[in-house]
Amino acid sequence: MQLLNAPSTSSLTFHHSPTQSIGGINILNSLNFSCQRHARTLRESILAYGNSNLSTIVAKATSVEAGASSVSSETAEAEVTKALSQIIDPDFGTDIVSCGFVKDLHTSVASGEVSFRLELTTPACPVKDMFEKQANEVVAALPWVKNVKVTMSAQPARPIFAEQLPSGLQTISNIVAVSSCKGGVGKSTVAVNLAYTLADMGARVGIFDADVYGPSLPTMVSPESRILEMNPETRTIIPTEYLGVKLVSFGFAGQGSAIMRGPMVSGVINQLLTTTEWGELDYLVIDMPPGTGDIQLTLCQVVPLNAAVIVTTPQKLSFIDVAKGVRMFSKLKVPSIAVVENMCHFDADGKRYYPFGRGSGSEVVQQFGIPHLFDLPIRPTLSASGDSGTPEVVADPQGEVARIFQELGVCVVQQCAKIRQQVSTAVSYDKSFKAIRVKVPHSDDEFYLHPATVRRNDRSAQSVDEWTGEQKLQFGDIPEDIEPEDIRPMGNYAVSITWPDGFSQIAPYDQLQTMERLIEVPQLTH
Ligand SMILES: Nc1ncnc2c1ncn2[C@@H]1O[C@H](COP(=O)(O)OP(=O)(O)OP(=O)(O)O)[C@@H](O)[C@H]1O
Repeated sequence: MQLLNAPSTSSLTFHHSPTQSIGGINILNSLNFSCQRHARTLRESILAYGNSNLSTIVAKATSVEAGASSVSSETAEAEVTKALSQIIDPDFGTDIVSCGFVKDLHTSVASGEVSFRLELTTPACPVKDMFEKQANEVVAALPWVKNVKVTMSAQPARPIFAEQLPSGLQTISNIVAVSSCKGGVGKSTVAVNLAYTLADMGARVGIFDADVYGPSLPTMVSPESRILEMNPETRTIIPTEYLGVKLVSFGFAGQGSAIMRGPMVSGVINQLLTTTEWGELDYLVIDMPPGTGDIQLTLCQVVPLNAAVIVTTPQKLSFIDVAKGVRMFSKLKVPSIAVVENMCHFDADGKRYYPFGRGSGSEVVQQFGIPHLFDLPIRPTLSASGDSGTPEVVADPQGEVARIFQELGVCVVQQCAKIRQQVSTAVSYDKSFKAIRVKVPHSDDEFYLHPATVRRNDRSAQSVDEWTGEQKLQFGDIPEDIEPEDIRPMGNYAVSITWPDGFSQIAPYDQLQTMERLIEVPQLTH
């Protein structure tokens, strides 16, 4: 067998193994390739394709002006597409044509008119103006083009996988948890200001205050209606709203503080969250209850969190708490994308003071490989605005605090887009290769598996006796040339594969990785 479509820079390994059974997983047979891509960094991508290429394109285009009249309408579209494919999305490291952003392309060589729409993943895309400008430039540089009309839009809000979700959550693109392991570190302050920053960036945003014992949202915002209403027909909850952000909190439920035990609290939170008519949201920010206990765990299991932002204070002891939080999210396959070190310093008499010490945030970033750290200073205004019902980023949009939240907002938008892209393209079927390609989200692990191996190693009750562990599905039950019909992501942890016999297999990434790992892979040397 030949290695088709192998990138020249990849180191490929190939193996066709006999039946093996190790560690509870039967590796019946496998075709396996490991492919370590030479990942292009964001900066390299921009340098390689972005700015430098724009000027090259412009130069080239002018030099071929003489040939403009010979352009046919078929080649016109191809030329526009080619020109647009020079623009790289810095978050995905791929061109905007491959990302599928270019829609409704119309060209007319006779009139020199070109129009198209760029449909981005989020209306809060921090580089949307750059895309619009570059798209105008590269297309206008084509010799036959006289007028370019670019319209910008965003994809409708939807989660990566919607089928299994409660209906209330089926129109939310990204759910971001803001979490801390201790109370009083500023988690609600961060959640609320982050939400209003995202809204200011153009996104449709909701906040869910999951702290039943001490809901902070009612103090931090001042909506006209402070009571959640219920739709009597659908028995769903209608969020209240303040400055365009939808809000749900137990504090708006009109029952005051509750005395409830753990499982009851989980039930109330889940009901409040999943039966709310959120409508289309680009981001739902969840202000998590502090800690890493059962309540947090069940919440994380019910809600398909895309990412977590961890809030901490600089004390050394906080490191241990944060580590707990990061581990909890990591176990649930929720990537922690940023750490906010709150109350890290204040300025007085021209000097900067660090009352709680320094360095615990950067230790978290280093130890857990979390890519971003944000320092939030102690500011009396931050506390005052929290109490006054107007978030600081709204009260002082040009201030230092708003600037820090803008950076955090950009980070959240970019990381969520990256995570969605990674998850939705994590597992695919390569027809020419007749192999399932696995690129595990949030890791460099990339490999190919033989479809029959994946199907034969299903661990569900249909294939393996739950009590005895006895293999019910036999090797010969699955044809060697079986091909998957459909592959869909299921949150951050698994994919659902539909086979021609109608069987729907849930394959967690861990399991796919185990299949790959348990096979001896001789290295192919080039
Ligand atoms: N950087 C800051 N500068 C000044 N005051 C702050 C800062 N961050 C938070 N505060 C204030 O500290 C108090 C606690 O903040 P917040 O309610 O956000 O914490 P929390 O972690 O959500 O607490 P809990 O878990 O109890 O809800 C609030 O009064 C808030 O206004």
